[in-house]
Amino acid sequence: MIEIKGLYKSFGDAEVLRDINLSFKKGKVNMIIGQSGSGKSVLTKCTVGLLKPTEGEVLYNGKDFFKISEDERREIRKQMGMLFQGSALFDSMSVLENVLFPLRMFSDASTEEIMDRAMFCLKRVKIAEERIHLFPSEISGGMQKRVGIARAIAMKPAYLFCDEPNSGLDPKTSIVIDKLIQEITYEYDITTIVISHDMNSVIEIGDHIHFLYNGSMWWGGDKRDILTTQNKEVNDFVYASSFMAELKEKLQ
Ligand SMILES: Nc1ncnc2c1ncn2[C@@H]1O[C@H](COP(=O)(O)OP(=O)(O)OP(=O)(O)O)[C@@H](O)[C@H]1O
Repeated sequence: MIEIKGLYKSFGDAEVLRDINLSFKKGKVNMIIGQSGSGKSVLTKCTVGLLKPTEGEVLYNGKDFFKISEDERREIRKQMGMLFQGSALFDSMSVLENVLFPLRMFSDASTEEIMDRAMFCLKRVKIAEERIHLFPSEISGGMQKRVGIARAIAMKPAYLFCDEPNSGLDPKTSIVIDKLIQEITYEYDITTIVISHDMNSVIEIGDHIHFLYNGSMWWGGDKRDILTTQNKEVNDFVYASSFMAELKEKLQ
């Protein structure tokens, strides 16, 4: 579990996060949603230690990431898997080499064990063996995301951070990728954190949803609560599209 306590972040005079208190639960898909500029990325960067909060604590199993030793921090970092927006695969490496990369960098296992792990991860995300020698430019956007997920879980992470995992994908492929993230979260008991704008994703896979508004933790709940909450700002976000607004009218 990750807990954020009394977190503030300012850049110069601009306070972009204020008094954030929340927890990201183990074995659940924890979502951070909110309008553009609400502070989702800054909060995530503070959570993974890329940015130091101005005030407050980021606790990994009770230990403040910013107060522990560099060795302890390295151990926590090793347990973080990242799925970046746009997949961020290495173009010059094959699918297999992309998944082998973190294992070769950070694992002490033998060459054979590393290969077995990479093959297991690729199989888990349903990449056929005949595709593993292709390069990212030779596979579809959906497959690139699958490879990104395989790479993110290669080191058996306890924490999985996903930044807009289905940006650029068609609605059907988006659901497949969302479901894959959810299955992996439950199967391996990972604390998964997903940043998203996509209401379909929120409703499909959001176990715990944290809504940020102008740098504050405005609302929290699950995927059922978010459709029925009376919170104005959450409502404006959820029902922003004409499709969702129409659906709401039909349901009333
Ligand atoms: N390094 C920085 N220096 C100064 N201001 C920053 C920096 N990084 C982010 N900000 C500001 O912090 C605020 C929150 O930005 P952030 O990127 O977290 O928003 P977001 O919710 O992730 O937006 P989006 O959905 O568009 O990615 C914005 O006003 C942004 O300009």
